[in-house]
Amino acid sequence: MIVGILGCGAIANLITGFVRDGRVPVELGFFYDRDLERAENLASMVDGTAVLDVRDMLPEVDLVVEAASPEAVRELVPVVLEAGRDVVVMSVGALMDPELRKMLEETASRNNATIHVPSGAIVGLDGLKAASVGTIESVKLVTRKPPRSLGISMDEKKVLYRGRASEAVKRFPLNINVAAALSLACDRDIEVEIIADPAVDRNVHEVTVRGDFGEFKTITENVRCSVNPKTSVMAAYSAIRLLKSLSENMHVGT
Ligand SMILES: NC(=O)C1=CN([C@@H]2O[C@H](COP(=O)(O)OP(=O)(O)OC[C@H]3O[C@@H](n4cnc5c(N)ncnc54)[C@H](O)[C@@H]3O)[C@@H](O)[C@H]2O)C=CC1
Ligand SMILES: O=C([O-])CC(=O)C(=O)O
Repeated sequence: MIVGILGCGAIANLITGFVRDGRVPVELGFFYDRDLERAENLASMVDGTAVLDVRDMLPEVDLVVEAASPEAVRELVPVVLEAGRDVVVMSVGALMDPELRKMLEETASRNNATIHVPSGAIVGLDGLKAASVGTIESVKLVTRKPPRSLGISMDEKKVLYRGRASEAVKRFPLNINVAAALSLACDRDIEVEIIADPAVDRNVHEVTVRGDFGEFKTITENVRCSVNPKTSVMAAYSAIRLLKSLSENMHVGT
């Protein structure tokens, strides 16, 4: 499988390192970033090609990994799907816009392409998807991050947001992909709390789900990427694992 990268930041860096080390059975052929130097840096790690426009890679690739921004999901992912190429979307928050999601799903269906959304920086999506076959009573996410991960500075712990995922995504677009993935997995606008906490040095996500299956709680204490502390290493690992899964004949987990 030949893969192209759209957005050459923290997540793309980790993916490229794994491919370079022979730990993912895909060929990373093409790199696009609006900052050409970033694309060239990653391309040089795997003997790939940096392109000036995402369209330039489409005739050559089977799949594009979007690891850029919600704006890239709106503007460039439709172009990729229109060319019949599969996409891995990391900027999941963008998919909370129902009109955009519908348009992308229709474009994918029309062009026989697939949109993959990895579990990202949390654990528990497998259980949530299974639970949603029955009746779900409540889904709550509490995200606790060092202020720096939220792009602010403060000395005291503070609840920045309490409300629904659809609203959180508008106020914290680069920090709430996890809430979006949970909402999409169970098709409901989940409860979200975002806390800036100077006492933690990890991105911590607590998910509590109640339903007719019983109850589960997951806590993920994520190490942050050195390139971008807003982003957890686990998010990149989930994309790497998904790329491996796509070349396997047995799929484990929902
Ligand atoms: N699904 C999840 O659980 C997670 C998702 N994310 C999301 O994944 C995305 C990537 O994260 P990182 O690698 O940490 O970001 P980053 O900020 O380190 O890198 C993003 C790169 O994409 C480029 N870029 C952004 N918009 C672009 C556009 N429209 N066209 C071309 N290039 C563009 C930037 O120049 C930058 O080099 C972000 O949207 C982030 O919010 C991050 C963490 C967890
Ligand atoms: O922990 C992370 O990597 C980022 C995060 O909270 C999100 O995007 O929802």
